[in-house]
Amino acid sequence: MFVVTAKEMYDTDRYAMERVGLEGKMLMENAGRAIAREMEASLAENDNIMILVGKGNNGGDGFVIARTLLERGYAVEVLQCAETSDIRGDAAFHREVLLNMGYSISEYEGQDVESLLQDKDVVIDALLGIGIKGAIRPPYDYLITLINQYQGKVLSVDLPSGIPADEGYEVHQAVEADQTIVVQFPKVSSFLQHTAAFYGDWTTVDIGLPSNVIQSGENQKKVWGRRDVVRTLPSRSSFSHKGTHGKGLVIGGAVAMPGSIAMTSRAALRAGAGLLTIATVQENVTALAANVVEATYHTLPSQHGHIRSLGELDFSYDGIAIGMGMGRHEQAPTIMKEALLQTEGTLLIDADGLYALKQVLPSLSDREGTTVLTPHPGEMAHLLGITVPELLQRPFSYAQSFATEHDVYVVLKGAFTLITNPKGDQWINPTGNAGLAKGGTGDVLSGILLSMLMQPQTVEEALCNGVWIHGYTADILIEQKHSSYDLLASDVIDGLPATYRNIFS
Ligand SMILES: NC(=O)C1=CN([C@@H]2O[C@H](COP(=O)(O)OP(=O)(O)OC[C@H]3O[C@@H](n4cnc5c(N)ncnc54)[C@H](OP(=O)(O)O)[C@@H]3O)[C@@H](O)[C@H]2O)[C@@H](O)CC1
Ligand SMILES: Nc1ncnc2c1ncn2[C@@H]1O[C@H](COP(=O)(O)OP(=O)(O)O)[C@@H](O)[C@H]1O
Ligand SMILES: [K+]
Repeated sequence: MFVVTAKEMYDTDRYAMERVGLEGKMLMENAGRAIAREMEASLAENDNIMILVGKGNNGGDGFVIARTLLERGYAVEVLQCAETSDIRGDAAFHREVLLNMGYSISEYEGQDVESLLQDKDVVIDALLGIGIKGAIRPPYDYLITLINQYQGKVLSVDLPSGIPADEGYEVHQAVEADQTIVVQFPKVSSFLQHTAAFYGDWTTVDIGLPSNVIQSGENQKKVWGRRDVVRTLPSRSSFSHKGTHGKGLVIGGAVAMPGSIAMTSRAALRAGAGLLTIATVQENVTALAANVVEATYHTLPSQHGHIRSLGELDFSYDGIAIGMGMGRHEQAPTIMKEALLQTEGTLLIDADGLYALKQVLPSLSDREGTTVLTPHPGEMAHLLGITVPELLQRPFSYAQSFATEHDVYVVLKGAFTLITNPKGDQWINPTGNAGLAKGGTGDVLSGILLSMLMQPQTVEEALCNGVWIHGYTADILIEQKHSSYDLLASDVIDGLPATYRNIFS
């Protein structure tokens, strides 16, 4: 499923009208009817419905929705919140159709809307869509305040009014919808931390727009779904052997942090790695060996309880993950530089490794092999030299510019983890829940990703599948066994068998 900006949506609209021959009136008819049909699932037969219609095409959709619901027998009052003379084009056309069918439209002229809403069960918000610009002006500011005070159900058309489609905007005022029915493609703002909640539950409706424009655009943004996982996750050959399933190396840990590489390693093995070696400080090996019995060990020279150097480590592995629990000490950048320059295969850098990387960033350009970075927002902001709030305003752009500039894959973790390839294409992961907001879940993700990177799939597929599996496992655990309070990172490792059985069943 494509995810779009306002510009991509308008370009698609223009292409559909000018090149394909689908008229704007027809698209608006499709949108309004499809949205009305979708809304019916949330409506009761006797609901009193108020639809608030704005001056643009979002309002135009509103006129079609009103007509469709009225024809199906619902009690709908239409409040037009703009001067009739300001309503133009397709919206004006559908306003006329509504009137020609014998229905009436009330105009907002400063009347007491709060009282009008009192006997309503549902408010449909068709005030503003993707055309919003700047701070909300009257009367929409007042109407949005009233909608947010209203106790009944609020259903928004395309976007909750006041929320822009794109990233990079501060939101001062917007409708807090219970549900949003999105026209054709989800918009970027439905995945941003500061705007996602305004949408409530959202679903998309197909209005017949072509995807050519988006497909031929420079960069694409897509949601990675279950169907993609089932399509791309490699099944195993009966004649495979442990070497076929990847020989991986995990470098990290310190005396004070033995748990993280234990979790990364156990997760990698559970996720399917054929062979796994752990390279860590000598002090930790005995304890780790009791925990991860399937792995082999390589002891690294240590100093003050952390890795001093990579010593004589052999780098001939299919995949290497470095950084988990490594600590932020003064040898770390030298170790990272050595890993960047000596390893030829796929290198995944996580956690403390990302802090070390920041100090040797230019070495990335001397690397031959594939590099994957898995930062959480704090680590990504540090790499970029910006603040976390700045990053979260524009995660898509920042991840994209970093990935393309440094020729790396970036897995920017969060409620909607964003995967970006070195060309700048992006995938959004929809799985996962707040139970994962707990120490160690990132280490588990690194292990799953290391394993995925060693299986026969593209790097993009490996990363998207790994992130999806990690989140989906947490979702199943929350649904069936745990809660978002008690879930532990190690539960996610133990939950992997059920996920695999489910995917391959
Ligand atoms: N493929 C498609 O794209 C399809 C799109 N469709 C639908 O069309 C919607 C997009 O329609 P749109 O372009 O008319 O924009 P929309 O948001 O309804 O209104 C903009 C108006 O609002 C005003 N306004 C702006 N900012 C404001 C502010 N801060 N405070 C107050 N007012 C503000 C601004 O007024 P002005 O600045 O001109 O005075 C402008 O006139 C889209 O979301 C979807 O629902 C479907 O029907 C079919 C296919
Ligand atoms: N609210 C949330 N919803 C979904 N996933 C989440 C949420 N919070 C955290 N996660 C996921 O949990 C993991 C946390 O990783 P990270 O912050 O590196 O943890 P740690 O460093 O403790 O191992 C990431 O995969 C992230 O996407
Ligand atoms: K709206």
